[in-house]
Order: sequence, then structure tokens, then C-alpha cells
Amino acid sequence: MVYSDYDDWAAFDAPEWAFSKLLPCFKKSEQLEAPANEEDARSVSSQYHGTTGPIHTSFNDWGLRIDNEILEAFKSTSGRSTRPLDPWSGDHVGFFTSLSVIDRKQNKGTRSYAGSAYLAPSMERANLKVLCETTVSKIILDNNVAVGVKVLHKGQEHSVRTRREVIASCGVIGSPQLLELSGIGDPAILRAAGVECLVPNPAVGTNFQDHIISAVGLELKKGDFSLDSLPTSPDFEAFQKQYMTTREGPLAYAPGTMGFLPLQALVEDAELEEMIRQIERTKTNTEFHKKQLTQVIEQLKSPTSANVQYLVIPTQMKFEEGTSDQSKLYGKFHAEDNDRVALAVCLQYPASRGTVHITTSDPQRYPQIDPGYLSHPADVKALAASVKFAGKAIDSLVDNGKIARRVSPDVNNGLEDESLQRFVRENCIGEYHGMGTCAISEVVDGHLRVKGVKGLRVVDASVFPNNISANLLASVYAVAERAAELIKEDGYQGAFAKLGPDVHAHL
Ligand SMILES: Cc1cc2nc3c(=O)[nH]c(=O)nc-3n(C[C@H](O)[C@H](O)[C@H](O)COP(=O)(O)OP(=O)(O)OC[C@H]3O[C@@H](n4cnc5c(N)ncnc54)[C@H](O)[C@@H]3O)c2cc1C
Repeated sequence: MVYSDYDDWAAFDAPEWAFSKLLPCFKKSEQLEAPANEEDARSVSSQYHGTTGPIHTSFNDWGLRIDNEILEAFKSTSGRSTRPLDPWSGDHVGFFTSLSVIDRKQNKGTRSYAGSAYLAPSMERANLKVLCETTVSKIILDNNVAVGVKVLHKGQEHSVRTRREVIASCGVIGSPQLLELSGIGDPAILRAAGVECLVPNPAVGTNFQDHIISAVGLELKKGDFSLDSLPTSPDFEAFQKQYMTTREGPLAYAPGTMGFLPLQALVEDAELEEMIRQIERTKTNTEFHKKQLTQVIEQLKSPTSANVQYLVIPTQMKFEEGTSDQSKLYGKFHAEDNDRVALAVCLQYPASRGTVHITTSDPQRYPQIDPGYLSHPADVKALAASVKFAGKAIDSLVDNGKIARRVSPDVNNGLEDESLQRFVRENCIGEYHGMGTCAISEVVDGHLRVKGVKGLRVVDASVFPNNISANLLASVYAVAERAAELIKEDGYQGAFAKLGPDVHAHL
């Protein structure tokens, strides 16, 4: 993560979200497990990590040989031989092996996540009731005050009244959908969907962002392996036994070889200037959008911005089949083939924007999602340039005889070359890092309260006002911890009292 990303959030009239305010929340959510080896231990400082939080973080206790080879190839091709001091300090430019959320201490070899870390230990609380297989179909508004929700359970609709406030945490797709179903959104979109507009706000469901991925494929030498052949390997039974007895080994491994580079280091000055000009020419309808793009341009110009993420995916990636059917993304492995690895190339600050909107008042119908992937020409060029660099790093492995070959694409042509741009357009997918559809300053205020409504907040990735250079989950936990602080700061009594006498009548 990069500290300036959260300072950029704060620049949207939301000083509550500066990195100095969020760092304690990152730490509060984390339980860093003591690294087993010295190099890993040197790369984490207690200044930036929690050791008593609910989410366990740990380093792998096993790795593929190719992980290290690629790490070294990236270091030498980029000229950045040292790993970042602590990649979680707010500066992660360079190449390193990342922490993952595998619990290697308490529930050994299992994933540590919101369900296991936050929910399970709270299940016995008297003030918690979880309704499974239940869809919230509407927030009940009474004179612009959220007084409860309607839910669907086993085909029946029920109303649940609130004594304090409603908090929507339905994610980047579900939260704007729920607001729109409840009459909060763009009047034209609500009218077309047959929903009465109670609180006009054209920003709901706009500003969808994701990190876009393309990848460079490489083929290993005969006898070397990735996860492609692991399930059919003669050693697999031993790996299974190892996992069952010690909860260690390949089956407790999480891919974590990665690195970040500034885009500025990957393109010629003239190419960078052209991308910036293209972004400056973007038609913007709001000050918010204009400010966002100014931040994107600053990231492009900066020699220290972690603009591009490189991530080793220890298996083949087949975009041609996987884009339309993601169950086929990692392809079928044939025993006669050599194992493959994909080097994912992920743009962290895209200029493209998408939308999530309802088209019907039926809560059981999915909203229409237009992710807007690569809709901005500057993103196509940025991704092509980043792929080109990855190709060069892979070629150094071919030259050194470490791998059999680079599978795709051809990276020897210039950035303007049609084939490279076509390659990234045809070989790309979202990183599942959707954010921004109920953005701070546009849809919610700095305390995550929905604008124009009392007693309603949104707390999830949809409130991120601009992109971050990181996989999102750690920030989602930090945002939730920060939201808890803000809710307490507002005061139960205060917020309750502020709702006014007409609300009390309903409670
Ligand atoms: C396949 C995949 C892989 C990922 N890998 C990583 C990774 O390796 N590292 C990382 O950092 N991040 C990763 N992410 C991203 C990360 O999981 C998300 O950013 C994060 O989960 C977002 O959290 P959230 O609370 O905003 O939303 P969500 O986790 O999506 O939670 C929203 C919940 O609300 C429920 N919901 C929605 N609407 C309603 C409704 N009307 N009524 C009731 N319930 C509703 C949904 O079912 C869902 O359970 C990945 C995401 C995906 C999809």
C-alpha cells in the first residue's frame, strides 16, 4: 500500500481518511505472525504492523523455484536490486515476496478472513443476529431518515426496524444497487427502472474502478513444475499427507511474488506526455472526476509511484477462454505439456471508469455492470508498456537458460505498435478489485453517512473515492475499523437523538 493514496482520499474534503488516521486501523486489524526466516523478518517493522489483531498475516513456508528466478529477473531488468524496506510502510516500489492472510499459528494452514476473524468470535454476542439466505431488498426511508430495511427470506418479505442506524456493506455492486432500489440515486436511472426517486444523487453507481490485468506467459523447462502439474504429480499424495499432518507445504502456499514500478520508468518521455495529454482531454462532468484524474496524472508523473503491479501467477492463464468463462481462466493442463506460469501485469491507477446501475425495481435481478475496462486510451498504452517490460524480464530468463520460452506476447515492437495494444485489449481481465460506486465526498460524507439521508451509512469498498496501489482487502478491513471509530465518535445517543422526534415514533 502507498501512504499517499489515503492522503489523496483525504483531499476529497475528507481529512478523516489521511494515512495517519488509517495506519492505526491497518495495525488494529492485523496479527502479523513472526517470520521464520531472517530476510522476511528484516522486511517487516512493528511500526507498520499489528501483532494482536484478528486477521492473521504470514509469509509462505514453501515456494516454487521459479518464484525466486522471476524475482531476480525483475530486480536486474528494473535495476532495483534491493527489496522495499517494508512494503507495508507506505512505499512498496520494488520486488518482494508478500505476506498473505494464511493463519499458520492458530488454525494452521487456513485462510484468515472476515468470517473467521471477526464474525466467528462474535457469534455468541447477544446483540448480533445473522440472517442467512436473506437479501436486503430495500432501505425503508421515512422523510429521508433510514428507519429499517425490507428483507427477502425464503420467498417472504419481512421488515426489520432499526433503533439506531442502517449500515449497508453490500460491496461495490450490491451497495449502489441497494441505494438505487431504495430511491437514492440518479432520478433518470431510477425512473427508467420504475423506482420512485426519494433522494436525488446522480453519483450513486458511477465511478466504478478496478485494476485491469494483462499477462505475459512463460513455459518452464521439462521437469520443472508450477501449480499446473501439481495435482497430477507423483508427489501430490505426499503433499496432501504433509498438509493433513502439519498444515504446511504446497497446499498451504499462497502466491506472493510481486513487485511494483512507476509507469514513468517504463515509457519514453514523449509517450508519457501523450498519455497525460489524453487524460487531460477527458470529458469530466464533475469537480470530483476532474480531481480524481489530476491524482491519476500525478501518479503517472511521479518517479516513486507504484503504478504497475507485477504478480507471479504460478499457473497458465488462458484469456481466450477465461474472459467469457472464468472457470476456464487457468486452463486445462495436458500431461504432455511443459508447465507454465503467468506474469500478471496490473494497472493500479486506471483512468477508465465504469458504472453499476439497476434496470428494474426487482431486488433479485442483477444490476447492469459496465466496468469500463480499458475505455480510456491512456490505460491501453500504460498496460501495453507495462507488459513490454514484463516481456523483457522474462526474456532475460530465456537468455540465461532458466526457462524454455516466453509464450506471449511479442514485445519487441514499439508502444504505438497495433499488435501490442491489441494484445492487451484481447488479453485482459479485472483483478476483482472493484471500488468507488458510493464514493466518499460524492455519495457519502467523510463519516460514510449517505448524503441527504439520516441514519444511513455505507461501509465497504464502494466508498473508496479513488484507487489505491494494493490488493484491496487490507484496506477494506482498515476502512471498517475506521468506520467503527467514526460511528463511536458520532455517538450512539448523538446520532439517535439527531434523527428527530418523528423517527422515535417508529422505534
Ligand atoms: C475472486 C476474487 C479474488 C480476490 N482476491 C483478492 C486478494 O487476493 N487480495 C485482496 O486484497 N483482495 C482480493 N479480492 C478483493 C476483495 O475480496 C474485495 O475487495 C473485498 O471483499 C471487498 O469487500 P466488501 O466488504 O466491499 O464487499 P464484499 O466482500 O463483496 O461483501 C459484500 C457482501 O454483501 C452481500 N450482499 C450484497 N448485496 C446484498 C443484499 N442486497 N442483501 C444481503 N447481502 C448482500 C454479498 O453477498 C457479499 O457477501 C478478490 C475478490 C474476488 C472476487
